This record gives sequence, C-alpha cells and structure tokens, in this order.
Amino acid sequence: MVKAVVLGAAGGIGQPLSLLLKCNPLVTELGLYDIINTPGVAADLSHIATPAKVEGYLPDGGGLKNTLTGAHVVVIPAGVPRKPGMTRDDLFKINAGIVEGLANGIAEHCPKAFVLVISNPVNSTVPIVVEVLKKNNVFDPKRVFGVTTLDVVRASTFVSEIIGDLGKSKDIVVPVVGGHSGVTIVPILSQSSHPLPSGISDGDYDKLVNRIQFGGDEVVKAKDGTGSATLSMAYAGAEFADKVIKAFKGEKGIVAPSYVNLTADKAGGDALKAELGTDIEYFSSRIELGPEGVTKIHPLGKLTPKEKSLVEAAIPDLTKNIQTGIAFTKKSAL
Ligand SMILES: NC(=O)C1=CN([C@@H]2O[C@H](COP(=O)(O)OP(=O)(O)OC[C@H]3O[C@@H](n4cnc5c(N)ncnc54)[C@H](O)[C@@H]3O)[C@@H](O)[C@H]2O)C=CC1
Ligand SMILES: O=C([O-])CC(=O)C(=O)O
Repeated sequence: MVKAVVLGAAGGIGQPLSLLLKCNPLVTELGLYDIINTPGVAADLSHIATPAKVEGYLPDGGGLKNTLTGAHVVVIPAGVPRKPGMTRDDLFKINAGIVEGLANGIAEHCPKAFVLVISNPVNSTVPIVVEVLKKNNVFDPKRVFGVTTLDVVRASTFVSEIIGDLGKSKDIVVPVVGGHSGVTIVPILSQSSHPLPSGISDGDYDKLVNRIQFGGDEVVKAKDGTGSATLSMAYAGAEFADKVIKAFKGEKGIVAPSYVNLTADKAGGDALKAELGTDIEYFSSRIELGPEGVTKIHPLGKLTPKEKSLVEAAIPDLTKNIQTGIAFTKKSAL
C-alpha cells in the first residue's frame, strides 16, 4: 500500500503530476490538496482505471489533515511560478510562507512521510521544510528531498540533441549537482553515460552548460507571463516520486541526484563537504535510495577543471539561499 499526496494539486504542475501518479501502478491511494478546485480534479482522475483511490480536499473542515493522514510520499508543487524578468529567489516572499504552512501540516499529520519539494526557490524551500520538521522534533534527513530531476531530464534531452539521436534521450544519464537555480545547477557532463562528441568546441560546451542551467528561463520566456515549466516538471516529479516509492517497496540500486541535507548520510555528506571544501549544509549529489529514504550520498567523483570551477561558482549562491531559508523560519518563530 502506498499513499501519495500532492499539495498544490490543482495547479499547472499539480494536475499533470497527479495524473501521472494516478497512472503509477504502485500508488494505491492518492490524496490531492489545494486551496482551490481539488474536488473537481479528484473526481476527474477517479474515473481512470488504475488502482489508486483518489480523494480531493480543500482547506475547510480539516482538509490538510485528511489529505496527509497515512501519507507515505508527499510531493509539494504549491506556490507561485515565475513570470519573465523574475528570478526564482523573487518567489521566496510568497512561497516561503506557503511551504512553511504545509510543512507544519506534515510534521503534525504524517511526520514519517517522504517529502519531495518542488516549490521554488528549492535551494531555500528545502531548508524551510527541514527547520519546521526540526522544530517539531520529527526531522529525519533521509526523508526530505529537493526535486532537481528536471535539470537531469533537461540535461539528457539537450545532450541527446547534440549527439543527434533523440531516441537515446531516455537512456542518457548526466549527473546534475549543486542546487536548482542558475549557476547553482552544475551538470557533470564528463560523467555522462553517453559522452559528448569528442570534437565539441569550447563554445558549444559552454552553450550546453548554460542551457541546462537556464533551461527554466527558456520556458518562462516562451510562456510569456502565463507561468513556468509545468508539464516537463510533472514528468520529472513523477519520475523522482516513482524512484522513492520503488526504493520504499524494496527495489535495490536506485540512484538519482536530489538536493538533500548532508546529514542524511553522515559519512557520505562529510566526504562530499571535503570534496567541496566547505561546510555547506545542503547539496544535490547522486543519492542512493532505500526503504527508509537516503542510504548513501555519493561523492562528486572526478571532475574536469571546468566542472571544478562550475562547482566553486555554485557555492556562494547556494550558501546564501540556504541561509535565507533558515533565517525565515527563525524570524517566523519570533
Ligand atoms: N523544482 C522544479 O524544478 C520546478 C519548480 N517549479 C515551481 O513549482 C511551483 C508551482 O508551479 P505551478 O504549478 O506552475 O504554479 P501554479 O500557480 O499553476 O500552481 C500552484 C498551485 O498551488 C496552489 N497553492 C497556493 N497556495 C497553496 C497552499 N497554501 N496550499 C496548497 N496549495 C496552494 C495554488 O492554488 C495553485 O493551484 C512554483 O513555485 C514553481 O516555481 C516549477 C517548475 C520546476
Ligand atoms: O524556471 C522556473 O521558474 C521553474 C523551474 O524551476 C524550472 O523550470 O526549472
């Protein structure tokens, strides 16, 4: 039995993500929560002939409690998306409070659930969730994940375009580490399962890195004020949730990048910090998943000089973003 929950389920990401989770044969119960429209979304999805029993709740009448009770996996795409000209950090003002409120609900109603944070800015919203769980004495670092899978999905797609074979995109695995915004997104292309063409010029390599780092902007610009990536994000979120669920059900050898608190695996986290040369608290690296969540944080491994400088460039922004998230929860405690 697996109960999956989507918080923000009526939104641009929430609806297709809920559809994909409804289609996941491992999900037996699907709880949908939003401040609007969830009864309709749930009624619609409930007609699909797959195992999951779907329920939709609004805030009234203990809706958050009803949604979260018994949850094994909670995915959070609640919050506002970007418009052209905004950075992800510009979303913090609104989304920090939304995520904090939902994390309080998780602490109260399903403290053992795996929490998958999509709401931006992920670099700061994950520390908010963690601080709230800590305050409630229910924090388990193995169970909180920032979803950076869209960066990995984009890297696979863009590399397949350069290789000239879109058919390979699903098999191409590129570790993308760091965080989830701009220069904090660091693709380790030298470790791609499918190497780049050997003659790729420095200029084309830099363009590829930049496209992976700023792929979100491409969609924000094309959507022209109506939002940011929703469909590709739903695909990526469902893919990562599926990995967490499969590991929970006992499947072995599942490894994927995710932005986690580095105490999730003390030895692995310390080794990663030594590689990074900083005492940073969160970083996305490849993590191994098991029935209890994170079982191992992998090291970055061998990097090219260019990749080393990308990692170095990520650290100041990431450190600032983490502090912003932590400071918010301290302020709201006053
Ligand atoms: N991690 C990632 O890679 C990505 C993250 N995002 C982020 O995901 C978030 C959602 O994006 P969209 O779905 O496009 O936005 P949207 O505006 O279409 O949907 C957000 C939903 O959240 C709901 N919501 C607002 N406050 C809530 C609350 N307190 N409780 C429950 N639900 C609440 C809204 O009613 C709305 O239905 C944004 O912050 C966006 O930046 C978007 C793409 C990729
Ligand atoms: O760009 C945005 O604001 C949404 C996002 O995180 C992405 O598409 O990677």
